Amino acid sequence: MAPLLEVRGLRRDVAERSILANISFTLDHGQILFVRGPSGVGKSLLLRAIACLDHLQGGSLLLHGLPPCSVGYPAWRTCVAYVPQSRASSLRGTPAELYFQAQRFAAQRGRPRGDLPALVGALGLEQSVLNQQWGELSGGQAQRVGVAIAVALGPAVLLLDEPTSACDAAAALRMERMLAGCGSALIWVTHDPQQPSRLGGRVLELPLGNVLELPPPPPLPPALQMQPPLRQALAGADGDDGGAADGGPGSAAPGVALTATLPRPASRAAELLRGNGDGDGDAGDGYGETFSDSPLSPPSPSQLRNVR
Ligand SMILES: Nc1ncnc2c1ncn2[C@@H]1O[C@H](COP(=O)(O)OP(=O)(O)OP(=O)(O)O)[C@@H](O)[C@H]1O
Repeated sequence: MAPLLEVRGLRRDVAERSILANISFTLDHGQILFVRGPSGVGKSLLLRAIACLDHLQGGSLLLHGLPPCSVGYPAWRTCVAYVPQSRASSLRGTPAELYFQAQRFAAQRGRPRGDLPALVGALGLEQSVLNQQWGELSGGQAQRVGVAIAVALGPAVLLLDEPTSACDAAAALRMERMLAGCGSALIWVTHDPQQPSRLGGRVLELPLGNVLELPPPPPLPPALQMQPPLRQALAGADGDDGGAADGGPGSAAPGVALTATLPRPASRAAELLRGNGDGDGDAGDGYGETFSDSPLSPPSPSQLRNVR
């Protein structure tokens, strides 16, 4: 059976400079692959390439054995979601608005959702942050909310660019716990030398592209184990198409009023979860478009074909 994601011989050049060459690995459901390397080595470029936000200069990407052109670029980005380093300062509106905007993209429709307020709570934040302006949030708050939104949208693969860089130690541990249990396969750029050993999995070392297997992590202390509310928040997102499948405002947790006015779908807000671009369109070769979509449960090959 084809792996969930396969990267074969990936090459990225920028301005005629070779940054990444011959990067190969596979990733299956529930696995974590950390990406380490010195600053400027090409970690973000690698994530952007895997998200099909930039062209490759060589190599190939396969999701369930299918290349992006067969999956379709919006569907690819639904399943392989890029969470850049926080750029909340460039965002307008509120996290709730971003979340609802994301669900309006065609490839997102009809997808099961996680419980965003519960996920935000699991990351140690007041749920009211979802209705605050991005500009009013601290860097650490914005980073956690951005990751929670990405998880709630439920990609098969989450591409995380230093997701705890703005978090204090306690917040970073909460984030690690939540991400490790979220059900998505993770490709996780980190500069924290302890993070991989806390979570286990594998490490891709750049620039050489060697993949190292980590020893199993020690069990989490009980205080850090996933508590039932978070389990529920994620369970609401795995599996069938029922329940809160449309992910609309009514899918918010009881007692939490997520409010959003959505005057137009295209917004810089979508950049929090993606790189750049301006719409959910399906024109052209798919590069430069904005948003990713994602099911919380990994899509089957037939689901992938259906969203094309
Ligand atoms: N749009 C661009 N135009 C020109 N050069 C770029 C562009 N994007 C990235 N680069 C260059 O590519 C190299 C890799 O950048 P990248 O952002 O992937 O590094 P990184 O490993 O993620 O670094 P850091 O750990 O500091 O975040 C850097 O030398 C960077 O200057």
